[in-house]
Amino acid sequence: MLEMRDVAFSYKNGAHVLERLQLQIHPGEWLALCGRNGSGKTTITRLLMGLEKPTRGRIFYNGTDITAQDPAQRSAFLGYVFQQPERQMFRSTVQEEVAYGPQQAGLEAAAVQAAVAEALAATGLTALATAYPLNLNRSEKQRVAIASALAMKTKYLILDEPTSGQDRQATRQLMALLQRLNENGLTVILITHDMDVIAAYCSRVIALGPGGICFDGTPESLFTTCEELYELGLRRPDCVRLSLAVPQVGYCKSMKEFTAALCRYAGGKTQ
Ligand SMILES: Nc1ncnc2c1ncn2[C@@H]1O[C@H](COP(=O)(O)OP(=O)(O)OP(=O)(O)O)[C@@H](O)[C@H]1O
Repeated sequence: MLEMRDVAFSYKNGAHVLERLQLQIHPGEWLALCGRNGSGKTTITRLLMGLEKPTRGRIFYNGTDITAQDPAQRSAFLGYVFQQPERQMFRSTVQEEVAYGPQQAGLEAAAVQAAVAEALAATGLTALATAYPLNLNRSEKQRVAIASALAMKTKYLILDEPTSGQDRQATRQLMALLQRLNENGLTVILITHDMDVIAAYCSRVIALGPGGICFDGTPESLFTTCEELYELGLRRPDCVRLSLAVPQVGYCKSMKEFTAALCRYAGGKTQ
């Protein structure tokens, strides 16, 4: 379990961002972190990564205090995909890029090779092993960053706005990959403004507001019971709005689910 206990944080310029934050992220969860711009989502993930240190409070991994650990130490269990993944790439081929972490961790050459081959296969990048990372499109770069984390046998993966600016097909492919990894035990943490993705894929959502965590629960509960939804800068996805408008179909987490439920309700059948 990844845990923030009583964490407060201010930037050096005095910007006070977090106060007494309590957060537990359990293995196997698929968590969305959302909220208005400036609500502190990136700051929380930078604290988890070790890129910033809390002004007060502690951070734990499986009961061990990791507050003093630097990002390299935490990369043994925590991976990160930047919003612009090219910013985390600096080697000349995909396989060298993915090998960097295991090499830094001191693995022997054969073990590095095996970890890289497994990570590339898991992310569908085997055919791009010798490509120059910066020549790839954004989806492929995201997969390189994911592969780099997988090669480290990461347990938790944080992705910062991975679907912003992506078309529907790229989003669907990325989510299918994350779904597979999540089913195999990877804990996924998405920073996102994408309500459709939250509804369709996440098991838990945390919404940040001016006072810190304003909502912590399931997407269904967020979209159907949270009275502050719009004040938090969030909205109901179309599938939820439509399913609430036709109460007989029940809550639907995607348009596909809504269409199928509507067909059943109307006495039709799905394709
Ligand atoms: N390096 C920094 N120095 C000073 N203040 C910062 C810095 N980074 C962020 N902040 C401030 O901290 C607050 C939280 O920012 P943060 O980036 O964590 O929010 P966010 O929810 O991730 O926003 P966004 O959705 O725009 O990415 C904001 O008021 C922001 O201006």
